[in-house]
Amino acid sequence: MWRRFTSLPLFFSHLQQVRRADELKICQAFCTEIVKPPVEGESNSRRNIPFVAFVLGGPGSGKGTQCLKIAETFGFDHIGAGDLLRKEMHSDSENGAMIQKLMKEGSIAPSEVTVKLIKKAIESAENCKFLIDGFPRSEENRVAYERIIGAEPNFVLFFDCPEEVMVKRVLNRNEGRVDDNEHTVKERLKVYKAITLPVANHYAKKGKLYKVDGTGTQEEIFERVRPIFASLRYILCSPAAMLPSCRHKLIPTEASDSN
Ligand SMILES: Nc1ncnc2c1ncn2[C@@H]1O[C@H](COP(=O)(O)OP(=O)(O)O)[C@@H](O)[C@H]1O
Ligand SMILES: O=c1ccn([C@@H]2O[C@H](COP(=O)(O)OP(=O)(O)O)[C@@H](O)[C@H]2O)c(=O)[nH]1
Ligand SMILES: [Mg+2]
Repeated sequence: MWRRFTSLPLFFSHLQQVRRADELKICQAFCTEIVKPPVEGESNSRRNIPFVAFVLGGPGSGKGTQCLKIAETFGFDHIGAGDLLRKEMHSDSENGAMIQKLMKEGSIAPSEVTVKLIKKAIESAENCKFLIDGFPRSEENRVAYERIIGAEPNFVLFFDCPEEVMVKRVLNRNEGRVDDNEHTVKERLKVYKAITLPVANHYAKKGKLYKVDGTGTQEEIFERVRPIFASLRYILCSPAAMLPSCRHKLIPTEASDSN
């Protein structure tokens, strides 16, 4: 290979071409899939939608911890589905009591409630790129998201962690959560295995799942996550990428979902 290049500048220009080709491949792989067909007369700008990575894994697998690091390093907005529900629970909302009961049981909140909170968070953000942490937790959640938001996620990050490690972390979390106790964590693990894992498998079949070993120190795990997001930087920084002026440009939904 060295013999093909008579000078260093030529060699580096070849390297640049290779990198450009990789960039394009990544770009294609990560293009947002539009679920709804374009509406006649709808302008292109209205079809611009945000770049979304779902972050999945069992309770205590480290989703929230790693999302903070990704958000800080790569400029994503971190939307914690559980955080949104906890905020709603502590507000005067009519859903507060219902959310508290479901969380305590380790069950999943109604999809419409969670997706509307996520939609509101996306629409009120300045950013175009989001980590949606701890969602979707069920096939029903996934379908509701795709229907209401009108798009699939760009990819899904999945933290793979043994049960005993997750339980230990949850029981040491000490954030005063109603669900961080031995009884609820057992229920949450049952729900996770029966209802959430099939969602991860759905995305694995579509080639959208990035599985990361969730054991070790926070720093060790982040070093496994970093290359995934580093490989996106061409897309996310490129003016030619699929994110031009995507602010608040979610595809309009049916009237019943518009609030
Ligand atoms: N790699 C790690 N090693 C030890 N403790 C961790 C690690 N990552 C996170 N934690 C701690 O474990 C608990 C659960 O982590 P968290 O990020 O909240 O997980 P999740 O959002 O998946 O439930 C938190 O108290 C957090 O500080
Ligand atoms: O999309 C979601 C996300 C969370 N939850 C509820 O909120 C709890 C806590 O979720 P969170 O993501 O904060 O927990 P983690 O997995 O991070 O420990 C879950 O057990 C569910 O009861 C839900 O119903 N739908
Ligand atoms: Mg969390």
